[in-house]
Amino acid sequence: MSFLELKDIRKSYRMNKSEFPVLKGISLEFDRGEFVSILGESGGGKTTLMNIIGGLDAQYEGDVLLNGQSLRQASTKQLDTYRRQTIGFIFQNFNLISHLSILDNVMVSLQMTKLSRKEQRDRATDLLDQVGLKEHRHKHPNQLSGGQKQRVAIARALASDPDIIIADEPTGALDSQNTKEILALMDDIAASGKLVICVTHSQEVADHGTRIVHMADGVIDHDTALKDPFPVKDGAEMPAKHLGFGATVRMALQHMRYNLGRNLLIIFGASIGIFSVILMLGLGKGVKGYINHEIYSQIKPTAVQVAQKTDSENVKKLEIKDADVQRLKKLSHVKKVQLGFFTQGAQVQSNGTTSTAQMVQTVSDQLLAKSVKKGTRPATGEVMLGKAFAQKFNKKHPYRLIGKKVKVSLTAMDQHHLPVVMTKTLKVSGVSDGSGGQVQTNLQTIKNMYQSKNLTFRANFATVMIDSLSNVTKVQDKIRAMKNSDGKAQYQLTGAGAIVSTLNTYIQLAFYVLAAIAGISLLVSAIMIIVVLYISVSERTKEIGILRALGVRKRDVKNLFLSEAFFLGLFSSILALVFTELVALFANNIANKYIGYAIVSVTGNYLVFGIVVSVVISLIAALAPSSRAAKLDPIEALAYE
Ligand SMILES: Nc1ncnc2c1ncn2[C@@H]1O[C@H](COP(=O)(O)OP(=O)(O)OP(=O)(O)O)[C@@H](O)[C@H]1O
Repeated sequence: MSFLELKDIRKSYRMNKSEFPVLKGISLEFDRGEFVSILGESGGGKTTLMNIIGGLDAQYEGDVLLNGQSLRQASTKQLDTYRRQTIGFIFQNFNLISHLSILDNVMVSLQMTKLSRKEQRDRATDLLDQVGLKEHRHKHPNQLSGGQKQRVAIARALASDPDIIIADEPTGALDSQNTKEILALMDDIAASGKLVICVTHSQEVADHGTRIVHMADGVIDHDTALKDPFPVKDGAEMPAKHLGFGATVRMALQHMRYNLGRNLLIIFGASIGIFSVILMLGLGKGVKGYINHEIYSQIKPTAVQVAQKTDSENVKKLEIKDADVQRLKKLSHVKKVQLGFFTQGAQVQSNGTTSTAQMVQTVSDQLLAKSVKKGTRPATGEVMLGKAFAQKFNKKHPYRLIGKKVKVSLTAMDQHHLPVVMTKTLKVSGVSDGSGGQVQTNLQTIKNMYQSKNLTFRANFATVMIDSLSNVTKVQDKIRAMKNSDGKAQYQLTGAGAIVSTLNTYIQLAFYVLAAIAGISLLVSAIMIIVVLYISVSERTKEIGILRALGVRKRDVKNLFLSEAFFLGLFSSILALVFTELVALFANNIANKYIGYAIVSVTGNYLVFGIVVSVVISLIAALAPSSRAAKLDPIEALAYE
């Protein structure tokens, strides 16, 4: 049984619906230790036959038997393994990968063996030493002469210790001196017990081998033995594996480094999209925080003012009764409920000056201690004036009013709906910043004023104190959801605190919209990555062909492009994070100076979000180009110029 047997191989190419037969029944037997030259006219089908033997072409009739085993039914994966393990290719135009060093070109084949990384490097260095190029191993292919390139290709073909070396016009691009050197190397290969099949036009090359096969018109017309084959040496096979994930990632990084300038530009472009999205999110959070900070510096955030939800001005309908207080108290997280009263228009008279305050309100626990600028909160029989209002009585020294008596007049309606003026002399207990209204008293003082005119006092709001800030929204939502007997909302929230959550929703919404608009630049980044990867696939078509010829699987080719996209996404997002942090630092410095608050609040979550979005978008963008790369036909890819 021969080592390699071709049985009646037939192959036609289909052009414009007509078939052109190229191989018309080729039957040959080869053994190890042979150096077979295939001669024939140009266009006679020699390369076509080599592609079939080399497992690059599975579209033929007949059969190829290796050690008696048919390749006919081999799957794509099995053919990949066959090329990896059994075949070493040497091409006329060398087909080295330009962005890899000489050593790494040889390593591509070795990375598909089970040797350790160190063994791989040692073997690659040894092979380069054998072909006289050890000193040049760190150079790139474009820094070598043609003869040197072909020697690298030979070292690469031998790397995985294959049994068959297929050389397609290996000396076609070389001068006579280099031709001699390459032939000597190929002689050595055959002498080491491998089968060398060499397609050539040169009689000099053909005469060098052990056998000449001549093709004409799609068949073999001469098969001449020149010498005895070299003796076969038995050696252990080098176990093969597919290109590991680590090797794929390394190759992707090597390619990115080779095209550093272009990749840096892409990374910069893509980072702008991520940067704008993270910045908008951070700015949204910062602005929201700032507004809340401003509101809560005026009022206690855990106190919520509740009033009856009605359009009516009827004091009875507006009244907050004991039953309401009990109802509100029952809500979980509610610590305390205080009745309150407010009314519009109060006349305050001091030393002959009368001024009208727009609003009078009772103090509650909602009042922050720091709101009392000077003096104390009003006790019964006392009043506290807002600073601006107090200045109406003493422009320069508003605090001098403290301790003085003022006359306060309020208007109420009696049961006949007639206005009744209630007047009481109250002592000024303190001056506030005005956040609780221009005039503040306590509940008992107001009650006393009503009693003095025999009028019924009705509280018209309640202050609900909540146990912690984190429960405020929860309680607010529950209060809003409470229904009256008609099934309508019973209460409404009033005061500054009531608008906080609505305001927050609007701010949040506004910045989500801004972030979404910024997201358009993300889309542009994604399109840019798609275009760049498509260009990259076109540019690297030949490289893909070479890798496939070396036995790299479709999936590995796909992973190669996906890895590049992954790194583009990762590096873009890292750059974006650096930009964001710098801009945040700058903006917050200025904001701290003017408003005493860091306006850009970039949290760890946003940073992680930025990285994930960037990587995911890049990977999605890479899906189509990388599948296209994986699907390229290796023969067409190799022929790509
Ligand atoms: N993909 C293809 N589609 C159509 N025809 C093809 C294709 N590849 C090769 N051919 C044709 O098949 C014939 C054999 O081509 P092949 O490359 O095998 O010849 P060759 O003997 O290696 O030629 P040369 O010595 O010039 O390299 C040629 O006529 C060529 O035009």
